[in-house]
Amino acid sequence: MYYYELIPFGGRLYNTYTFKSNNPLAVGQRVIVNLRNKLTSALVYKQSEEIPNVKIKEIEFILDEKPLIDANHIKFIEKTAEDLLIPISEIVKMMFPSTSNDLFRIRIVPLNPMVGFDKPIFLNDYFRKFKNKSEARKKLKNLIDSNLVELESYTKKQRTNKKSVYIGLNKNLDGVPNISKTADKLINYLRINGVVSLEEIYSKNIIKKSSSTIDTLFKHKVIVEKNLKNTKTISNTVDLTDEQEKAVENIKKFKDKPHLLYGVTGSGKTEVFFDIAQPLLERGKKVLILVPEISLTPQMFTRIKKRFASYKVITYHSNLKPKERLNNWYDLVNGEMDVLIGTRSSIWMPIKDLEMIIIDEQHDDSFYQDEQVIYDTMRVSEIRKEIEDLNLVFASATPRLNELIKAKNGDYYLQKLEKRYLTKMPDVEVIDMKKEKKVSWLFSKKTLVNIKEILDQQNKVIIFTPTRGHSNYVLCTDCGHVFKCDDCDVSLTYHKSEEKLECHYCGKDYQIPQKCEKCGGYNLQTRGYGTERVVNEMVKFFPSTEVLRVDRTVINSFDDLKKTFKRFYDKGPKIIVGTKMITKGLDISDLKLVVIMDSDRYSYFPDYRSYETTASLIMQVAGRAGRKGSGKVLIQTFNPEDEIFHAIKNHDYNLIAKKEFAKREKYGYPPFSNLILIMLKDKDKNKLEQKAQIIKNEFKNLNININGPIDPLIKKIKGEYRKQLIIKQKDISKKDLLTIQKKYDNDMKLFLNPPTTFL
Ligand SMILES: Nc1ncnc2c1ncn2[C@@H]1O[C@H](COP(=O)(O)OP(=O)(O)OP(=O)(O)O)[C@@H](O)[C@H]1O
Ligand SMILES: [Zn+2]
Repeated sequence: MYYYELIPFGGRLYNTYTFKSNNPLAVGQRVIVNLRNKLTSALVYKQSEEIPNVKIKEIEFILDEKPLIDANHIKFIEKTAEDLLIPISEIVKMMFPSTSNDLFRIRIVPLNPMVGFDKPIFLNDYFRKFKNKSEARKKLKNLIDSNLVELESYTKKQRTNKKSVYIGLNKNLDGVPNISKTADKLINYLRINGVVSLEEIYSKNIIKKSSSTIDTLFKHKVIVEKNLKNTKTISNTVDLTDEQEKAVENIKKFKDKPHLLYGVTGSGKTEVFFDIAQPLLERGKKVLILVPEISLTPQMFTRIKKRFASYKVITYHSNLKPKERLNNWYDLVNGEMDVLIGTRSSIWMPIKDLEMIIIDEQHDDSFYQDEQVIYDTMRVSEIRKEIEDLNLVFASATPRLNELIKAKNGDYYLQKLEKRYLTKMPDVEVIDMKKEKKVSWLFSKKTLVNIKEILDQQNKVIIFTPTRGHSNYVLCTDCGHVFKCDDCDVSLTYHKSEEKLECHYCGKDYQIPQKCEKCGGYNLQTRGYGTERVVNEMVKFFPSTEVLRVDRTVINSFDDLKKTFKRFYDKGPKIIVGTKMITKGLDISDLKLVVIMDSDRYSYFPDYRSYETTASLIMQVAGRAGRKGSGKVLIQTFNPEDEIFHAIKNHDYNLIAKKEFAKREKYGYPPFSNLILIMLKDKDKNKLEQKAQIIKNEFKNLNININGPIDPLIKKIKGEYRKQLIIKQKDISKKDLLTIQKKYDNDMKLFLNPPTTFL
């Protein structure tokens, strides 16, 4: 007998489980075990050093003939579990495709007519036939042991049968008569993408599988089969500017630390990625590119394909169909791809021969996962870099201060791009809404005149409007003053039912002010409006112009977003009104004006990073303007004197960083101290309070300085009350945190340095 430590897939388990097997197994193989009377898949983690003195169950079935991951991946599981306080079972779950699929896809293949069935059947169907599951298992085990049946992983079978056929254009179409519309579509696709697999053509719906077009085109030798190995080509290379060249050289040369590629919007960061990736890809190594949102994957895909036409680029995100996801997973684990583009969860993918990770738009909050399993992608990538000796690049025009400080301290290399390619940065004008003549209470006259001018020139306008948040702030419309906490430098939140203002950082309460504490005026208002209102006004002012709206209310799916984005790129005058969803990645050549509404709402959001995120957000939206030729940005605000606008006008993110660093250091926030937020929930208000006290005491007993419990911004969600505990401490023992987290795993959620306390 052989004894192994296994990690089950999922179930928030912090420990391994010992099982035995008749046959020797290899670390990294997947097996199926009976855990708490349920068939569960699990990963062979290591051979048991000592055999515990209890009854040990036998492994039921072996899923993989050979392990699919290696020793580095095992180390990665250990390190991330320890560093990010994640249950190991959740880590393996993120690394492998859905296990319910695996169970579902296992088939029992009869090898002998005695068995009673003559065609393969799925494991689940077999079990369904029995009332007594453990008897069913015993019987199946006997059948396997006596070689009457064997198990087969259906997915594996599918894959080995699948031989990818790649096609490309053979010649131009002179002399080939009567090209159908579908053929035309395919030919165009091949023109742009070079050599492509048939699967890609079917999965992208370029042509239906049932169509005879491909056969016809083969017959006329318009398309030919290409051998991928011999046809790797690179096209559309660009001549890098000096600063781009320097960044490329440095990143290629130094691999011992991560690089922060800090380049203004439109400075060609993507071109830099391609030049660093090229030599790796030519050596058969793999590159992982992370983007903050699914909506950015198609754009990145198209750009990479333009340059590396014959390389295999795959994507991995939650919007893929289960089958496509599974196929892509097998491709990456077997090294049958070159570039993987994915959202944050791709950081867990056990890619074979991975040599570089690029995290694009790294400032984006979506890189911090705050539900189910909580992790910061940047931290995970650092751990991965160490273990696998990878080249790691973080890129942004407005880097997160957490990483910027490391670049300044020399923990990372800093690569700067300070100029846009061929054009200059857009002109930024700050509009003082206190003084400026208004057309409605939303718009200044100047804003409308500018919009009209751009539309008359047949160009496009983006009107960025913050999300309809839950936060209200109190504003003096005489002087623009916003009420803030004495101790925390964050704005106070208006609580209507309790008739008070509250600071969500220290929990301090304030009375509702009758007048402005700064100018003495009585015109205090709570503020807030959303995209819908802006759209209505625009339609009123410009009845003949197309107005598009982008926010969570109107965009419900990836397809909606793709369709809307596509309309942005159609030539002609348009007004696009949207929330944060429109701030990323757009590269529209006739977009000449960006209007930023209600910019004060973000800056006074009661959050420790609100200054940083506001600056970053505005600079990113502003960066969409005038990427080809000239562009303009108008910012409407009641606080034009705020230093933030001075920095934005000069495209000077460093100024923001400098000011923020000083503040964070003073108040003890990341990156100068750890911020740990513990969220508790309960339907019963009193129980919640008790729970909070018990957990608070646990931390206190370990000499951890803990504050709270305080009410989070949203006190009740889905019928459950919420409370927060907050720890701000420079050095903190992960071991201590883990002890408490394990003990109260069902009761609390622990966020390590979250990008926001608005959780
Ligand atoms: N050296 C170059 N030669 C030719 N074109 C270039 C060069 N550098 C950049 N460009 C072009 O300039 C535009 C902006 O570049 P890119 O999209 O790579 O910038 P970015 O820094 O990634 O932008 P953002 O951060 O705003 O998304 C692109 O159309 C790109 O192809
Ligand atoms: Zn406070």
